[in-house]
Amino acid sequence: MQRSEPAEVVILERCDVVANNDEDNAALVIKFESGECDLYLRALTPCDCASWIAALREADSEGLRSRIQHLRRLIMDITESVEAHSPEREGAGAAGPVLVPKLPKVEFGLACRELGDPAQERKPNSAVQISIVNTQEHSLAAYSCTEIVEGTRDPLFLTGVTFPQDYPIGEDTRVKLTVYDVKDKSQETRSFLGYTTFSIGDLLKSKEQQLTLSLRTSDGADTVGAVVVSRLKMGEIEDGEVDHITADAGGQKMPKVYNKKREKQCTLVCESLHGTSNDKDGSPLMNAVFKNPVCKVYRFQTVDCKWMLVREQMAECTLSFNIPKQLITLYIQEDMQRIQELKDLGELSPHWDNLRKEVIAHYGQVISSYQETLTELNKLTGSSFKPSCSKSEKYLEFIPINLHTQRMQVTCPKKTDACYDVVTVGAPAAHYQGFKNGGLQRLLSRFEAEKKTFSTAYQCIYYSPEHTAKAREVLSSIGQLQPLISTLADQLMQAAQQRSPDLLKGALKTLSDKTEQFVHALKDELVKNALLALHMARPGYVTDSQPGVCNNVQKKEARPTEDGPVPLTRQDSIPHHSEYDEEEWDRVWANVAKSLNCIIAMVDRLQEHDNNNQEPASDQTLADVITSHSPGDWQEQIYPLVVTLKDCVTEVVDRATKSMTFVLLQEAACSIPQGLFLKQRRDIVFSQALAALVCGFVMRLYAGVEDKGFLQQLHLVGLIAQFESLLSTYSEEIGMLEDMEVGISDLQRVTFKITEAKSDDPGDLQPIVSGRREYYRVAVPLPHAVFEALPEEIKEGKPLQVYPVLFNVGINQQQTLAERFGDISSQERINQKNFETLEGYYKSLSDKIPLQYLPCFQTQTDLKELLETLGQNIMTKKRKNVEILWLAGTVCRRLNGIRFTSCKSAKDRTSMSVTLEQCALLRDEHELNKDYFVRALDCMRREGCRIENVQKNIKCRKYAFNMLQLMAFPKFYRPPEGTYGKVDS
Ligand SMILES: O=P(O)(O)O[C@H]1[C@H](O)[C@@H](O)[C@H](O)[C@H](O)[C@@H]1OP(=O)(O)O
Repeated sequence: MQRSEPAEVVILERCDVVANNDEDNAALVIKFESGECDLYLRALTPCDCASWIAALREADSEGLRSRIQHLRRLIMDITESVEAHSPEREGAGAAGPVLVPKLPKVEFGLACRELGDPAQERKPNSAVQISIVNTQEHSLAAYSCTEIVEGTRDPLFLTGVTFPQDYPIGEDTRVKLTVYDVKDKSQETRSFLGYTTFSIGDLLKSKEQQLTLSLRTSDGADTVGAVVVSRLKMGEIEDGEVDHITADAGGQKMPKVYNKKREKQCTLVCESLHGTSNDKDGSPLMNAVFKNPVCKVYRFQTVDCKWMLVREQMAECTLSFNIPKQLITLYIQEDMQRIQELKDLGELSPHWDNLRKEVIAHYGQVISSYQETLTELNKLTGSSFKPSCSKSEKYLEFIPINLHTQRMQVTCPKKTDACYDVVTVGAPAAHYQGFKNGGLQRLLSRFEAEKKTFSTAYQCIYYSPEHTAKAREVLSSIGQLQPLISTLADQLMQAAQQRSPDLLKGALKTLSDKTEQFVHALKDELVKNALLALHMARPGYVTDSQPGVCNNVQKKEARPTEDGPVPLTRQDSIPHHSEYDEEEWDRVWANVAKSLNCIIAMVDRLQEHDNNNQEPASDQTLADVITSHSPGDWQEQIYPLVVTLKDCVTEVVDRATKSMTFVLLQEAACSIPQGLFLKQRRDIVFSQALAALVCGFVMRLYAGVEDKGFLQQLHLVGLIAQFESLLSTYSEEIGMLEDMEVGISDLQRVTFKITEAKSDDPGDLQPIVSGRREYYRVAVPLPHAVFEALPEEIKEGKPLQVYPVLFNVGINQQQTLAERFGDISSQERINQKNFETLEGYYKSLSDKIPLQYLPCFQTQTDLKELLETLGQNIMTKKRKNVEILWLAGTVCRRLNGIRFTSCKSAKDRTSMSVTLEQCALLRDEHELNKDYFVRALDCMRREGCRIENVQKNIKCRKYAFNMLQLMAFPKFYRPPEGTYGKVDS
């Protein structure tokens, strides 16, 4: 018996028993295959069998009573076993058992009959408000609402009712249904028609899984029709059972189906196409990072008049805050290290020393501002998302706006379940800093141009962004490789101590490989040239020009060349050999090579000697052994050589660190203050983008951990992360787009790695970020059992690549202005550039993996063709060409990628896009009846997860659009009447 799981009794046909016990939370779960509700028996002590049985007796379930004798025996067995394995614990027995009936998933649909007064000619436009009655406090909590069905006394609502996994409902939960007549949708004038109540238990126990309840007037005196509540399982509409009623829905003439008789219930065994048991609601993995789910359910008709069930689930993600907090901590550490490196540069001439002080002071300010932010963030508890109205809050600037995951799960007759995920997030942008001068893309290129002038003024060498990136990369390589070489050298010594030729050979191989990598990373012209420049910045270095005084000739000569920055090359500026030995740098490298060669030679000799000792020696070799120095203790022989290698490596590291720090000092000095502000802006935008990416990656990974093809794709090629953006290329939103462009592109600096979690505790399943600005690694822990089943390459920690791509099409009235009077070149450039990346990804994927491994879709058009059409659409000058977004989204899904949708707040336009994408998937992949397309869209927009998203953000259930704005929107992006208006957002 294991002690980690709750005890469980599963009663199936053959009465299988699974019984485990957790000392802190002993429990029994009793499941009936017959479909009766599960019983979840929880006890603080595992030993009170009598109380358990008493509690079971009280349980109001017929099936349970008939099995009680059997249960008694099982529970006795379990209890004995539990007692035999469980140590006495303090307070045992004090709390006694708690019997909590665990309900099956409760989902129901609603329809009404004979609504209103038949004498009246006007047929009502009805909607049902669903509320939960708190019987103890005699209060009501509004829970959800159906869509409005117009012009009929017998409406059948497509929007049903469902409850999230942890929602506290039980059999005795009472539900109130209030039916309204909505006279004018735009004004939301509604009048009360009638109400009724029922308990969840009544519904579950009803033989037909359906209740027909009379609707009463407010005084309860009269009946004004009936409500039919039916449990939503998979449903097929039987032939001849369907009445077609034509009604005006959503402003369109639509054939509408009202099924007078009960739908035939046929429960399907649902397998998930993309999902696994690990990404189901309530699994430890999902619970670890996804919080506060909002769930909705709908039934829509397929082309052959069958019902499909569609579930929407939207959740917050703890990574919204967790990733930015980790990143800020890393930023602080990196900047602190940079300060230390600057201090370690040693003595500098007054000119350079002053610049260094300035740069250190600036880094100090940034560090303390980041520390303050971190302190504020650490104070926050509770919600896991930043609402749109907080987008300009200074202390929340690293947090992505309104980050949510959204999953649509589709259950169709005779088909496997399918899940479609998307992450919705506000465009990563620096709202607090504002967009007056544009966003990162513009600011950075403008700054690069200005930097050349600044560098002259500060007597610095101009280093291109590639060179400063190289400098950072060298520093980062030093940070990784020096400790690694040191550890490998120690391992070599251990192998020598054990006198193990195999170990020795293996250790030497890795040491040589890493040393070679070290040479490759650090032996660079940039380092060599910067060493000379540093020498010239030392006190006492004499040139024609005085430090701090601008020398025109120097400026002219100090231009960068193709091979890298050229330090001052004027004859007078070149130091004499007595002052600076240019060959010294080559000598330190030569020493590294020599010391490694000595080790290799020594290892060879030791092994040779060992071989000779084992084989009968020929005269020749015997003579050699006699004349050669006896190897004696291997470790003793190798030790001095290893010390020398480490010293030589340290010597190189010391010089390279100083040289690269000096490059960065020059860059920082001529960047103050603008460059450093830009660095902060980039930090902020990247933090938001990274949080979204990690959220999407985790969601995709959880869904794919059992999909061999996906896992192979993941480690062989990597994943596409496709960002759809609806920003306008006009006014402030251009700035947002310019920020977003850089933020998304910076995600190329990120790789993922899968690790084995210490335990299944949520705390141990949180992704961990490491690295520095030029390169971040995100470790995603998976529970032992899941990790074990992964391909070896992933288990070994192979870096997993992501390919971020961004496609933007502005859709609102601002975009109309941009198209007429402004400039849409940034959108065109972004789409073209990212299309090339997407194409490149497709090419390398098809080179490495047979494309039949990719998920199967109904839409037969092949990927190549889809890509070509996308390319053509990007080239074509067409206004608000949202087809670009649809095609890019489709290609991404077909490529197993991660989908993101963004606008400024991910609240209004994003909601329109996500719901449209969902309905298009239902149409293209699940044979949604075309007459239901607009109704489905309206249901999702009116009462689905996205209107809840609006509510969560601005505490109001209205999309922030007005009529005029909407006229500028592409047709399918307009929400239904009554769901939008002027709001305080
Ligand atoms: O979620 P968004 O589409 O970025 O919200 C916009 C909305 O589109 C626009 O009509 C409205 O005027 C507001 O600007 C919304 O942005 P908020 O950031 O204010 O929610």
